[in-house]
Amino acid sequence: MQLTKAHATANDFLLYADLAGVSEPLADAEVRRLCDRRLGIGADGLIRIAPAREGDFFMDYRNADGSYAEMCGNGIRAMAAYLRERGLHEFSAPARIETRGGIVTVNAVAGGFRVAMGRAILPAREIAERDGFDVAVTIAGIAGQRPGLSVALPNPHVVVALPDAANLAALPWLAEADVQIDPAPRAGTNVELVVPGGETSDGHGVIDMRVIERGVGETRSCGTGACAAAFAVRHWAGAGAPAIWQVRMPGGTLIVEIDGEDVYLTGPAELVADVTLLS
Ligand SMILES: N[C@@H](CCC[C@H](N)C(=O)O)C(=O)O
Repeated sequence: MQLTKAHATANDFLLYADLAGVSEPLADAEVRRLCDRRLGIGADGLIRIAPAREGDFFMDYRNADGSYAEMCGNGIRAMAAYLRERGLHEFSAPARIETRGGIVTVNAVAGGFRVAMGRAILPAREIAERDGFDVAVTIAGIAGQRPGLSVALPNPHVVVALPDAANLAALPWLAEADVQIDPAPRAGTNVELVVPGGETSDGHGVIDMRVIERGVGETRSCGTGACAAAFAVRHWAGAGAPAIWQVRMPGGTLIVEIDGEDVYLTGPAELVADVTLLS
């Protein structure tokens, strides 16, 4: 089996093309083995590029634990880099990539790719509008519970604000089990810990963020998570809040643009190595 290792702001992936759509889905245990950093190659997720029913290609996304996810904002840019590098899509026109969460459009831009992510949804709209929060979150290393806001994009996220950047930096590297949500989301969730950090001189909002991904644990960056974080912080800030946000994570900075409920994500992606699996 041939795989390509790629990363997008240090969220790393294994990719392979199944353009005829004939390969059997990998067993969860096989995905776990490939993504294991000691027993396999190591990655936060695995992407099978398959034929689409609608659109140019289908993104079949698996988390490192083998679970399926709707889509991946960093992974889709890694997939775009793969498509361009392998001559599968020229990017003179945008790529329309089908995901389990709908069709996403990807354009090549200076320094990376810009992805039209679709609409962000606040699942508990009345509660979100009244209180700004709909869940209580317990995080290892932080006393008590903190309020969180659920955002679907389309995969599930809960965004939690922390008081300051020192607080964020002081936390240990977190596993999924280190974070509890009440009420617990039925299909699990990704969790973003954020510290809003004012505005740049050109009026962009700034957010510092760490993320604990569903099916993985803490990762160095999350594209859908950056979008959910910007959407939640803008929701909390109310009228007059910036439309463009710089979301700074341990793996790098992503740009999120918000136009009503439509969200756009821009950032880099690069291929790292081709790998031949021996067994
Ligand atoms: N890292 C991704 C998100 C991958 C899926 C996520 N763990 C889930 O289960 O929803 C991103 O960059 O968006």
